[in-house]
Amino acid sequence: MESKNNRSFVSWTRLKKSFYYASQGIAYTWKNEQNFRIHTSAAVVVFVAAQLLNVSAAEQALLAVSIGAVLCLELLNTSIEHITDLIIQTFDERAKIIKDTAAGAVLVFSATAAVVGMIIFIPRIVHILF
Ligand SMILES: Nc1ncnc2c1ncn2[C@@H]1O[C@H](COP(=O)(O)OP(=O)(O)OP(=O)(O)O)[C@@H](O)[C@H]1O
Repeated sequence: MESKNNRSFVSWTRLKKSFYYASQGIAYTWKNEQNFRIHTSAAVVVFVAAQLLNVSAAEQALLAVSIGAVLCLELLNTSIEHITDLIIQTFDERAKIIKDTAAGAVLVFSATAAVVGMIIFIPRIVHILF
């Protein structure tokens, strides 16, 4: 087997493999986690709304970072759920704490992203309506 020290600086085969494995993790989460599907769909709606409402490039960048962070947290939460189930197969208060706090992290950042979205979109919507 190739030693890690002998590897070239950039191996396209390894790079392709790492993209493939990462996309499998994303596809698994999409198939199995309703919240991930909801957040991804919300991201598409936000992106389209940003184009229609002439949201500035800087604000779109802020929205992209907020949405990207929520989706990353969803993926990490899925990973934590699986690690927990692998290690703890019985009902255990510690498993509950691990899963609930990981879910709490997703919730806190989702709320933060929603606030960012409201700050950006509400004035524009109000301007159109009144
Ligand atoms: N082994 C366990 N011991 C104690 N409580 C657990 C255990 N596994 C899950 N729980 C509790 O049940 C809740 C739901 O757990 P579950 O693994 O079904 O995750 P979930 O939030 O339903 O995930 P999903 O998003 O996949 O539906 C957890 O947040 C936790 O409070």
